[in-house]
Amino acid sequence: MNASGGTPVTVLSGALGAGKTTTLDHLLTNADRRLAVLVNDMGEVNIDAELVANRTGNVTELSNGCICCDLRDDLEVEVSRLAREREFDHLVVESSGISEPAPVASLFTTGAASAPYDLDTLVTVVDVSTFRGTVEGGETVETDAVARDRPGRVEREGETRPLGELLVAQVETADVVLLNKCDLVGDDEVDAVEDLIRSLNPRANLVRSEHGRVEPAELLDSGRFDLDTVSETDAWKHAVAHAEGEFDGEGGHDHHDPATEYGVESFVVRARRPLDPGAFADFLRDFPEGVIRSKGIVWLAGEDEHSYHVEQAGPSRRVEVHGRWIAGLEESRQEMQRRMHPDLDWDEEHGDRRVELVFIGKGMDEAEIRERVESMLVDPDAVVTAHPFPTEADETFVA
Ligand SMILES: Nc1nc2c(ncn2[C@@H]2O[C@H](COP(=O)(O)OP(=O)(O)OP(=O)(O)O)[C@@H](O)[C@H]2O)c(=O)[nH]1
Repeated sequence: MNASGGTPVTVLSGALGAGKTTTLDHLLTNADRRLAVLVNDMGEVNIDAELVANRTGNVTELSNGCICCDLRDDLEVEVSRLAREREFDHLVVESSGISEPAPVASLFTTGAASAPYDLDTLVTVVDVSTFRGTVEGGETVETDAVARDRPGRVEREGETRPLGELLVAQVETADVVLLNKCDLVGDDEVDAVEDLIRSLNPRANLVRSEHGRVEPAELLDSGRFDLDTVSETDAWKHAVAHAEGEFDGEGGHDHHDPATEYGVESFVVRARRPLDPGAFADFLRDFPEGVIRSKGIVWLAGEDEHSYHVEQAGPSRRVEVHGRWIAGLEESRQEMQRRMHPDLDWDEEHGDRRVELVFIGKGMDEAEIRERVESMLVDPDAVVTAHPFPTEADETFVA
């Protein structure tokens, strides 16, 4: 609890795959206090929650939607429940990569959760290797024009905005911008990203990081959030107006839904058969177009012990050993694990062995991607000719 009596809150925002979960994981391991964590994923499978749940029991997941719009009520219910339980010192909310920070933050400033909580810091995690390309490149209009354009802007149904605009909104409202993935670019590029971010938001504290490794206090105790200042930004006014269901210029009710607004879609491919490892490696090397972010758990043929974790963010595609399939344990340990995880999606024949891949992107060919994944599925006892994936936890396959 801080001076004003509320439990402090940090909201982590940032583009799809920028490194929010990695940063959260670092906080959970290194913070000097008990954290409660709320993880929001736009897909119907919350892979992020599963990853950080390995670190702590106090992880709540909100899936299949975005907490700044369609899951806002669920967020409100969960933060109120956590406040009643009071078993933590600091709340960290990880928004989905398509959330705007303002509507989430407003829940803690003027909304239902303003009494028990005290918003401390809005953090935006930026991937320095892709930020300028997304904001300045392609279809995106100039950043100044984005800001000028926003307040009176009329958005018609079906019209989508460039993803760069979302990134700008996430940066404009931030108290701290974490310039992450500094290992992927040279100092000149980091300097250029820093200049661009300063021009968008001169008051934010900019912190450079690799793999979200940052002094926890920078994100937990910045004490920088100031409602009067942030509520003057165009991004805040725009997002709060939408969240409150203002009417658009056409006279129709304008639901704020970033997924529709930015044309971002997601779907999940599931299977109860293993993937042929060689074919899957080829798929990762020749990855489908339009996918911005994908992640999941896969069962590889010939590997009945280990589950594999797949991560793709922009051009980077990685596969690591995730853990052990419960179905591969001896019977007594299986039973114990199943009692400990009553929600486990258990198949009579294959147990928890499965393929579960979430694809998030713009203009993806869903039918083709599904077909490609299905064509890689083989029988569990199929003979495997190539297996390029690691079998040790500290090794990574990079496509
Ligand atoms: N090279 C490099 N990779 C990173 C860094 N930080 C995170 N990654 C990798 O980037 C990928 C995405 O990281 P996440 O932390 O899951 O990103 P996220 O922002 O939580 O993603 P969403 O929740 O899907 O939006 C993973 O493969 C991470 O291992 C970094 O500083 N450098």
